[in-house]
Amino acid sequence: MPQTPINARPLQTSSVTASPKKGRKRLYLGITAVVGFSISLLAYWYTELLVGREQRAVTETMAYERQALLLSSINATTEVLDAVGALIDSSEKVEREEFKVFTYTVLQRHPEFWAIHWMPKVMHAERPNFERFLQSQGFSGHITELSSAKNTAIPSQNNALYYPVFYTEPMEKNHSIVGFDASSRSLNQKAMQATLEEGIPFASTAPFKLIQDSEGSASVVFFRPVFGPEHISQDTQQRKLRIQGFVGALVKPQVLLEQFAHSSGVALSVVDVTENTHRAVAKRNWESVEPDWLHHQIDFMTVGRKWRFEFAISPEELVNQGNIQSNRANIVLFTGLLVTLLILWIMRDLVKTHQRVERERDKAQTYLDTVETIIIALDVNGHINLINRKGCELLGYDEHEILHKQWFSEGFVEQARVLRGQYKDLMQGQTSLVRYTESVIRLKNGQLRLIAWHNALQYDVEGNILGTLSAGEDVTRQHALLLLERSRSQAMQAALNGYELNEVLTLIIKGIEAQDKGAMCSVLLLDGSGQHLHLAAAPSLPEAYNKAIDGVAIGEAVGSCGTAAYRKARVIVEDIQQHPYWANYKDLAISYGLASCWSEPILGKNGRVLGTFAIYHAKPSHPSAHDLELIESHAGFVSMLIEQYQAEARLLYIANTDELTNLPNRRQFMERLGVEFSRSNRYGTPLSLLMIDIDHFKKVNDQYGHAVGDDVLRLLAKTCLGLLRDTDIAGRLGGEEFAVVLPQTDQAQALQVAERMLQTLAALELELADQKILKFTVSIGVATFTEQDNSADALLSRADHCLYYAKQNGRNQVSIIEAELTG
Ligand SMILES: Nc1nc2c(ncn2[C@@H]2O[C@H](COP(=O)(O)OP(=O)(O)OP(=O)(O)O)[C@@H](O)[C@H]2O)c(=O)[nH]1
Repeated sequence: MPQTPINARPLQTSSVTASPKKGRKRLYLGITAVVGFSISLLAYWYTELLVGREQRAVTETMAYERQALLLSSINATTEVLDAVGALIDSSEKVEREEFKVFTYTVLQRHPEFWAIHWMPKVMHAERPNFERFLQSQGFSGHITELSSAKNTAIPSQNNALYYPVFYTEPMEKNHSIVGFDASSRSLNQKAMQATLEEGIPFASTAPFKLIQDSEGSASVVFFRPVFGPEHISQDTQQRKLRIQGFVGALVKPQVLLEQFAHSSGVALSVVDVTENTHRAVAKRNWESVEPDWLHHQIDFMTVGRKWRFEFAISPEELVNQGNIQSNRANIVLFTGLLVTLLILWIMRDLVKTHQRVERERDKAQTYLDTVETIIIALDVNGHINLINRKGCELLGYDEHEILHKQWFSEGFVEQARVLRGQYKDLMQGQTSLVRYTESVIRLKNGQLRLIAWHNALQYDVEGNILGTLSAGEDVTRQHALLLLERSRSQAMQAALNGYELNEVLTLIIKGIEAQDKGAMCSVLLLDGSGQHLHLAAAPSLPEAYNKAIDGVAIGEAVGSCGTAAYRKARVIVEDIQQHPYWANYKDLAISYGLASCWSEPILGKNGRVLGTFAIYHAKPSHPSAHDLELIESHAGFVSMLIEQYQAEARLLYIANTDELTNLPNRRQFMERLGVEFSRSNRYGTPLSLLMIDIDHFKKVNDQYGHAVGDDVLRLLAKTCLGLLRDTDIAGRLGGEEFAVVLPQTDQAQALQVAERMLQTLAALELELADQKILKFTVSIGVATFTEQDNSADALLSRADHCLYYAKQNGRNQVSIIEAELTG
C-alpha cells in the first residue's frame, strides 16, 4: 500500500542516466552560447546594415547638397554671362573699353571666371574689313582657325563664317587669343550650334589653353548667343540668321568645387559624360579617397551637357558631419556578447546547482535502485509516483509504462476494489496505517506474486497526507515453501498413521494444486515388470482419463509420462496438440480438456524409475524455472515416500513370507485365516481348511540331502498354488507342514480340492542329479467351518486332528475324521 511526496520524481538508474544528463547540460550551455553569439552577431550585422543605410542616405543628402551648390554656381555663371550678353545685345556697337569696364567687375567678383570673350559673327566676305579693324585696334594677327586634331594654328581659307575672339578680358596675356576662331574647334562648334538650336547657353569642355593659369587646369567654356536688339526668335533658322556672335566665358570648375569642399575628408569630382565622353572637368581632394569612403554620384544636365557629379566622404568625416554613430554596431555587438556571457555565467551557476541537487538525488536513486526491495510510492489518489528498478523488474514493466498509473485499478493487484477502499479511507484519515501488509500482485505476464509490504505515510510540511511509501518483498516463494512444507508434513503424518500410498499421494497433490491454480497433477507408478505405469493418485484429472491411461506401457513418444519413465528424463510438452509424443493420445487429452503436460520421472535412490509426477494444464503452458524447480522437488519428495512405502512393504513381506517357498509364513497365514474366519462367521459363508504334511520327509532328507528336501518343499508349494483359486490362501506353517484356506468352500468341495491335490502331488516326479526320480506323497486333513468353531485356531486344530488321523491311518490320504489326540 504504497505512497510518496507529490514532488518526488520518478527514479532512474543513476549509473545509466548521470552521464547523458551531464552531456545534455553541456549541450544546453553550448546551444545558449551559440544562440547568444549568433544573436549578437545578427544584431551587429543588422545594426551595421542600418548604419550603412543611414550613412548612404546621409552621403546621398550631402552629395545632393553639394551638387545643388555646384548647379547654383553654374547658374550664377550663366547669369553673369547673360548680363554680359545683355550688354552687347543692347549696344549698337560694343567698344573695347566699355567691354573691359563691364567685365572687370564680373572678374573681380567671380574668381571662377578666367576670361570673358566677345566673339562676333564674321562672314567670309567681311573678313578683310574685320582684319583691318583688328589692325586698327593694334592687333597685328589674322583670323585663325585651330585644328583640334593637331592643335596648331593654320590659316583660314574657305570658312564662310567665323566667330573670332574680338574682345577678351582680362587682356593681359590674352593678346594671342584675339583673332582666334572659337568655332574652329569641333567641341566649341558643337556647343555654339547647340546654343543656336536650343536658344540657351551651352558649355564646351574642349581644352582651352588658359594662358592665365600657370598650372594649365581644365576649364569649361560657356557660350551665350547674342542676337542684337531684336527679340530672340523661337525659330532655329531665324536664330541662326540673326546671330550677332557669342559671349564666351572661360570658367575653371575647380574653383567652383573648392568653394564647398574644404574638408580633407570630402572629395568631389565633375566629369563631362555627354555622349559618353567621360572628360574629367574638375576634381577636388580625389587623391585622398580610400576604399572605405562612401560614394554617391549624381548625373545632371546643365548648359547643354550631361555632367556626373561624384561625391566621396570618409567614414570619419561622415561621423563628424552627418552625426552618425558609426560604432553603434560595435556597441550592439559588445552589449550582445556581454549579455550572452552573463546568461552563460548565470546558467553555468544554475547548472552547477542543479547538478549538485541531481547528484544528491541520484545518490538516493542509486540507493533505491540498488536495493533488492521493491519501493513504490503512491499519491493520495493511488497513482504510482515512484517505483524503483526492483519494482519494475518484478512487475515486468518499463518504468514509463507504469509510472502515474492507478495502482488499484490497472490490474496490478488482486482484490483491488477492497484495497482501494481501504486506501481511500486511509488517505481521508478515517483509518490508521497498517504498517505490515501482504497483497497479491499481478505481473505483466499474468503471474501472481505475494508481496509483504512495510508501509509509511508521507506528509507535506503542513502535515497533510501526500500518500504512502512502501517497501515490499516478494514472499511468494517463502509462502509457497511454507505451504509445501505444511502439505508434506501432513502427508508424512498420514503415512505414519498408516494411510495407503495413494491416499498420501492424493494429499500431496491437493497441496500442490492449491498453490498452483489451474494445475492438475498425477502420480503414476511403474509396476514390478518395469513396463507399465499405473495410476497412484490424480484427484483433479478426469476419472475417465485416468482409467484410459492406467497401465500404459512406457516407451519412446508415449505421451509425456510414458516417455519420461522410459527415458528417465523430464519431458515438457507445452502444447499436446502439436507435440509428436502425443500423436496417439492427443485426441484423448483434448477430449478431457488437457492442453499441456510436464512430466518428471520419479527416480529411486539407485536411479531406478519408480514412476512419474506430472502437471497438466488446460491451456498450452511453459514452465518457469521456478516451476521446474518445484516439479523436481515434488518428484523427489514423492520418490522418498514411495521408497519408504516400498521398504515397509518389503519388510512386511519378509516378515510374513516363508523364504523357501514364498508362501505366507505361519504368522501371515494365521492372520489371513483369521480374516476369512471372521468373514464366514459374520456372513455365514462356508470356509474350509486343508492341513498338508509330506509323508516320511525325514527319509527324503536323510536319503537325498537337505537341499533335495528343500526342492521338494518348493515343488509342493508351487504345485499347490497352481491348483488353487486366487481367493484361496496357501501358507507354510513350518517344516514340511502346509495349510490352505478355502473361502466360500464347503466340506465336499474341500474334499475334492484335497483329493486333487493329493493325486497331483503323488504323481509328481522330481528329477535328481544322478537321473534318479524322486516321488513323494502327502497326507491331508480337511476341516470345514461349523458353528462350533469359535475361533480360527479351533478350525485349525480340527484340521490338524484330521491330518493326524490320515497319518495314523496309513498316510497318502485325505481325512475329514478328527482323531483322538493320544499324545
Ligand atoms: N529339507 C528340509 N527338511 C526339513 C525342513 N523342515 C523340517 N525338515 C525336516 O522334516 C522332517 C520331519 O520329520 P518328521 O516330523 O519326523 O516326520 P516324517 O519324517 O515326515 O514322518 P511323518 O510325518 O510321520 O510321515 C525332519 O527330518 C526335519 O529335519 C526344511 O525346511 N527343509
